Amino acid sequence: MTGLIQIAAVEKSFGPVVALAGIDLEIRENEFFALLGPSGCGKTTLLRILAGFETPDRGRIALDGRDLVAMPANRRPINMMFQSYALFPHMTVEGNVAYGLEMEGVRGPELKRRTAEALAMVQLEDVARRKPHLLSGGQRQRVALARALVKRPRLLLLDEPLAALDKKLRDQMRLELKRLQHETGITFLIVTHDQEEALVMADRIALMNQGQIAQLGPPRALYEEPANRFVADFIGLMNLIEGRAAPGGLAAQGLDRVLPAAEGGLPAGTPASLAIRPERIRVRPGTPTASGDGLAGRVESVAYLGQDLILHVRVVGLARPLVARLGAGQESLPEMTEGAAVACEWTKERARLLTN
Ligand SMILES: Nc1ncnc2c1ncn2[C@@H]1O[C@H](COP(=O)(O)OP(=O)(O)OP(=O)(O)O)[C@@H](O)[C@H]1O
Repeated sequence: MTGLIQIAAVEKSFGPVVALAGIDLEIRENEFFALLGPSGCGKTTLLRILAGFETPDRGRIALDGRDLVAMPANRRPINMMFQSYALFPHMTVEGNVAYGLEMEGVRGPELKRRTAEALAMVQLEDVARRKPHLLSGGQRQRVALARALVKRPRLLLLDEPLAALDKKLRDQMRLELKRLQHETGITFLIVTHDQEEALVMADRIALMNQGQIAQLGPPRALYEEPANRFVADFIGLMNLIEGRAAPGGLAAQGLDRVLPAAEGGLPAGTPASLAIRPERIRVRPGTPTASGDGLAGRVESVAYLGQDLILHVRVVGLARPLVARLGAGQESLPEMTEGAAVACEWTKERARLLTN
C-alpha cells in the first residue's frame, strides 16, 4: 500500500493548551485507520486539521505529495462525517445525499445514478423520499454515510461515528463500516475513544496520549506488544506489577522474589512494570510447589462472563489483586470459589517488562 497522507512534525496549541505536540504519521491508500485515545488527547484536533477546519501551528501535511495545509477545505478531496450527522431536516434522504453532488454541478442522469448507487450501498433505497425526522438513529447515520461517500473522496473522516447508537446497532455498524470501506476502496480515518471499536475495525491504529502518538501499529501489535505502560493500560485488560528489572524478570515491589518476564534488554535495576494479560495467567487450586514459579494467592472475587470466568486473586505483598481470565471449560472451575487458595503462574515469554 502506498502513502496517501503524510503528516510531519505537526503541532497545534490553543492558548496554553498543547493539543498536538509533534505528530508524524503516514496514512496509506485504502486502509481503515483509527485515531484512538482518551478524551483530550488531540485526536479531534488532528481530524479537524485534515478536514481544513483548523490550521497547524507548525509542521507539514501532504496528500499525494501535495501540500494540504494551503488548500481550502472545500477543495480537498476529503469528506467528513460528523458525530451529529448534520443532515438537512427539510430535505428528503435522497435530497440530502444528492446535495453535495449538485453543489459540484452534477446534474441529470449522472446525479440520479450516483445518488441511487450511494443509497443502495447503505441499503436506504426504501426510505429515499422520507425526511430525516422519520428515520431511526441507525438510518440517519446511513444517510450521513451515503452523503459522505457519494462524492467519492480520497479520504473519509469519521468523528466518533458510532457514539450516538445503542450497543446492538453499534456492533452491527462496525461490520457495516468495514464492509463499506472494503467495497469502496476509500481510505477511512476514524476517531474513537473506544478501544474495542478500534481493535475490531481498523487495519492500523495510532493510540494518542497528550498530543503525541504513544504507539502506531496493527491492532494485534498494540495488544500483544504494547510499547509502554500507557498503551498496556489503555488497550484491553492488563495486570501491571511494579518493581525493577532483574535477571529473569522483575524484582517485584513488596515481594521477596523475581517474577518471570522477558527482560526486553532492560538493565537490571531499571524501574519497570511487569505486564501480563489476564488470559495468560494460569490459576490452579492449592499452593505453589516450592520449586515452581507460581505465586500464592487467595481468590477475592469470581465473575462469570458467559464463556469466561474473571478471577481477582489477592497476593500478599502486591498492591493490586491479579486479574485472571479462565475459559469456562476448565475442570478446576468448581474449586475457584471466593477465599480459595490458588497458585498463579505464567510463562516467562508471556510477560513483558515496560518502562514509563
Ligand atoms: N477550539 C479550541 N479552543 C481551546 N481549546 C481547545 C479547542 N479545541 C480543542 N481544545 C483543547 O485541546 C485539547 C485536545 O482536544 P481534542 O478535542 O483534540 O481532544 P480529543 O482527543 O478529540 O478529545 P474528545 O474525545 O474529548 O473530543 C483539549 O485539551 C481541548 O480542550
